[in-house]
Amino acid sequence: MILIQFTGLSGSGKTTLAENVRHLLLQNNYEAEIVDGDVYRQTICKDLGFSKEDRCENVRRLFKVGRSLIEENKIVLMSVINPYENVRSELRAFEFVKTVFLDCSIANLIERDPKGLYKRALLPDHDQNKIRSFTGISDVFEIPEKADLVLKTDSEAVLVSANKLYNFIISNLKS
Ligand SMILES: Nc1ncnc2c1ncn2[C@@H]1O[C@H](COP(=O)(O)OS(=O)(=O)O)[C@@H](OP(=O)(O)O)[C@H]1O
Ligand SMILES: Nc1ncnc2c1ncn2[C@@H]1O[C@H](COP(=O)(O)OP(=O)(O)O)[C@@H](O)[C@H]1O
Repeated sequence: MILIQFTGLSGSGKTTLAENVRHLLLQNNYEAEIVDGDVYRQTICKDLGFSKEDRCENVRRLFKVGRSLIEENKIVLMSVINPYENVRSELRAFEFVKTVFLDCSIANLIERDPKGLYKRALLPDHDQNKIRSFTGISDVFEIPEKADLVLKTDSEAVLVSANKLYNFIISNLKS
C-alpha cells in the first residue's frame, strides 16, 4: 500500500511524473491511479479557490479520494501543489503515505512556463490577465521539512526522475 503525496510548484513536473510512473507501473503489472488537483478542481473541488483555507481543504478532499483507491489496493499518485506543511504532516501520519518533493528553481519554472501561468502571475498589478496569489510568486510555498524523496526536476531528465520515483515506490511496496 502506498500513496505518494507530491508537493511542488506549478510546472515542477507533477503531472509529467505521475503519468510516466503510472505507465511504468502498469507495464509491470501494478495497478496505479493518479489523483490530479487540476482534474478534481473541475468536479468535487469546484467550489474551492486558492486561499490557504481552500488549498488545505482541496488537499484533504483529494486525500479522501486517494484513501478509497488505497482500499482497492491501488498505488496512488496524488498530484497537487500541496503548499502547506500542516496538511502534508496530517497526511504523513498515515504509514502508507510518502512525501515526494519536486524541487525546481523559480528561475527555471519561469523559463519553462508550459502553461504560461508564470508570465500571467508576473504581469503588472493593473493588468486584468494577472493571476493573483500565485504559488511561488505571490503566494506561499513552504519547503517540505520531511520529504521521503526529493527530485531535482530542474537538473535531471524526465526519465531519470521517473525511474527514481518508480524504484522508490517499488522498494517501499516491498519493505
Ligand atoms: N493562484 C494559483 N496558484 C497556483 N496554481 C494556480 C493558481 N491559479 C490557478 N492555478 C492552477 O491550479 C493548479 C494548482 O491546483 P492545486 O489543486 O494543485 O493547488 S493546491 O494544492 O490546492 O494549492 C495549477 O496546476 P499545476 O500547474 O498543474 O500545478 C495551476 O494550473
Ligand atoms: N525531471 C523532470 N521531471 C518532470 N518534468 C520535467 C523534468 N524535466 C523537465 N520537465 C518538464 O517540465 C514540465 C512540467 O510540467 P507539468 O508536468 O505539467 O508540471 P505540473 O503538473 O507540476 O504543473 C514539462 O514540460 C516537463 O517535460
